[in-house]
Amino acid sequence: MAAVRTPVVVTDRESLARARDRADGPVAVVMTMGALHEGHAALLRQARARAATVIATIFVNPLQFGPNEDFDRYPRTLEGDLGICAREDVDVVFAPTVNVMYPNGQPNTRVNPGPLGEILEGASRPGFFHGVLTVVLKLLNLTRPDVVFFGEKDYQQVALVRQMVRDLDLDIEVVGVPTVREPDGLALSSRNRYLSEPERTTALALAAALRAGAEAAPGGADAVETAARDLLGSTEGIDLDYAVVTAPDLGAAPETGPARLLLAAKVGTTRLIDNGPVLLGERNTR
Ligand SMILES: Nc1ncnc2c1ncn2[C@@H]1O[C@H](COP(=O)(O)OP(=O)(O)OP(=O)(O)O)[C@@H](O)[C@H]1O
Ligand SMILES: CC(C)(CO)[C@@H](O)C(=O)[O-]
Ligand code: BAL
Repeated sequence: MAAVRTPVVVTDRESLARARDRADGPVAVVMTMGALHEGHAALLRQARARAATVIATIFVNPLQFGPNEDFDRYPRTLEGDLGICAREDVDVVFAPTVNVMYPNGQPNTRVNPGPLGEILEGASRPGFFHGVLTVVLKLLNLTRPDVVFFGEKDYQQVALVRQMVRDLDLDIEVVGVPTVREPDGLALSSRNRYLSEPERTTALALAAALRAGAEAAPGGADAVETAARDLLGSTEGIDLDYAVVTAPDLGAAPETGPARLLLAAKVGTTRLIDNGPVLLGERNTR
């Protein structure tokens, strides 16, 4: 077995700047909120395969949490996270405090995600993507990567990061990584830790809805949405937020061809999201 190398852990800007100045290029960054799992590990592995230096960031960003959301309760498991980073051969972990990231309190200047940030997750979590893009831009400025990796589990987030990189002329490659799932289909997510055993079983309905949607796809976008909503609506313990078919770039769903089914639902008090590809067929009536 290869020796596990401990990453350099930095918590302040000056130490990060020193570690970054010493880094060999190209530099890859994986941003996380911690409570790391095999989904994060997949991002770290792709980063390792692409770059001489891998930087992971661990920061639970208050700016992207609504007043009634789970900021205080969000799992903080730094020791275990560092074990995963060591296993995945991460070079540098940046784990700042809120005060390090926001020394002047909540920033007045925020990245506006535009209309794409107001639909789906943005409609259910007002201000969410302003908070996400603001911290992503700050972390990009602090870590100065050549390439960044984001998970497709948070499909709209990757689309918005790509949009920001394009719109603001950031010279950074954005790589989307396919969703890592449990063998039974549940998408890995830090918030899965909130689920009781029965709730975890209930949560399998999201993956089942993606399968039902994909099977209904020859009938078109309406048929996909109906199949997913019927399945989720008839599952006890699921409170459906949305089941929506869009184009792969999150524009209006096409008549036929590749599209995306995006889901959000609450299982008990835990809000989960998932998405998957659907191939819309000729029987589309939309
Ligand atoms: N199952 C997964 N497969 C691939 N990437 C993932 C998966 N889960 C999370 N990621 C990615 O890891 C990065 C960090 O995400 P984050 O730390 O918020 O974890 P998370 O599991 O999505 O947490 P939460 O449950 O709070 O949404 C994001 O780019 C996210 O898309
Ligand atoms: C990109 C991110 C680290 C910004 O806080 C977060 O939204 C996440 O973990 O997906
Ligand atoms: N995984 C995206 C971050 C969030 O839900 O707050």
